[in-house]
Amino acid sequence: MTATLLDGKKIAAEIREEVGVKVKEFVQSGGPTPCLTAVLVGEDPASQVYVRNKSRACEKAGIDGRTLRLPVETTEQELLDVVRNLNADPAVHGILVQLPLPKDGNGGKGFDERLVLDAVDPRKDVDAFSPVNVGLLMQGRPRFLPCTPHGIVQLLHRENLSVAGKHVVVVGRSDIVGKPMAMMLAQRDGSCGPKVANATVTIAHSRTANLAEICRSADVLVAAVGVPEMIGGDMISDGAVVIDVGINRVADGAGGYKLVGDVNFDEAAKKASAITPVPGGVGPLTIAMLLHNTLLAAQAIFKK
Ligand SMILES: Nc1nc2c(c(=O)[nH]1)N[C@@H](CN(C=O)c1ccc(C(=O)N[C@@H](CCC(=O)O)C(=O)O)cc1)CN2
Repeated sequence: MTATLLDGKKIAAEIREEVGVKVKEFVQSGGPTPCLTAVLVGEDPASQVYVRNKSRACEKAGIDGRTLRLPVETTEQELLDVVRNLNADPAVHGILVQLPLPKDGNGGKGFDERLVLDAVDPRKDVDAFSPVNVGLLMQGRPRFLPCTPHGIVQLLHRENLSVAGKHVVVVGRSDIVGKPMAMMLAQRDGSCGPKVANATVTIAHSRTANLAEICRSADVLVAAVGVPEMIGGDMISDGAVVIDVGINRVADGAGGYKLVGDVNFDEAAKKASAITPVPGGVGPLTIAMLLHNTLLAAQAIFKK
């Protein structure tokens, strides 16, 4: 079997376009220009790229995308103060703290990431990382959907790939992707995205016994484990849909780096019926759904 390529970049462009139209309508109807502020601590090269891309995407969609760049020396207390000031700023509708926070930050002690994320006002938490928003999602009445899993739901929906009654295996149990992804696909009624629901979901991870066997039982395999090319062709059944969330920088053998996913693409593409590439798959959808959430945040705050 030769897999169909699921073009996340193209679908992300469509969604960004749609958000741009809705932003325009919102502003024309008297709403404020939605404003997203990203907080970036330190100089991690990948995070700098992502934050820049977020800001550019905002600009194109008519959203005011701001970035607060803080030096690695910033203390935890200073970072918390920055977040609380953004919470209190009525011009800011969405706040995100770019992850990972630097391990050598906060005077070399590192940050308590949980404490910092919990400080974001849930009404402005466009990443949907706060315990309030995670709880609402668990109960099937989300305020915001987390960006990467929501991007995957949109991709499946727009490619007419139903998960209802199918066995989805999510490899990875992170708070950002694995856990919310599993919850969203298992929802009864599609409350966590457009009609992409009612899957039978298994969460697997790097310590799962018989991982290969479990993966082979998947109709839809979502790889979000953060290990370059860990999922080989022998772990994929014929005709499965493969969604690769991994974005790993590995040496390209010429002194630079290249991006690879958590799935060995060449092997998997011979078995799967459809597969996302890396780059150009799930990554761009994350940013598209962030714009969507920023508009939702502005609309909700404006209504009050
Ligand atoms: N606060 C957050 N931090 C992080 C998140 C997040 O959703 N919120 N996710 C990732 C990073 N991320 C967004 O922040 C992100 C990663 C990758 C892409 C993307 O478009 N990737 C491209 C390749 C880009 C490149 O050249 O590196 C692709 O896959 O095609 C967008 C967003 C961790 N931190």
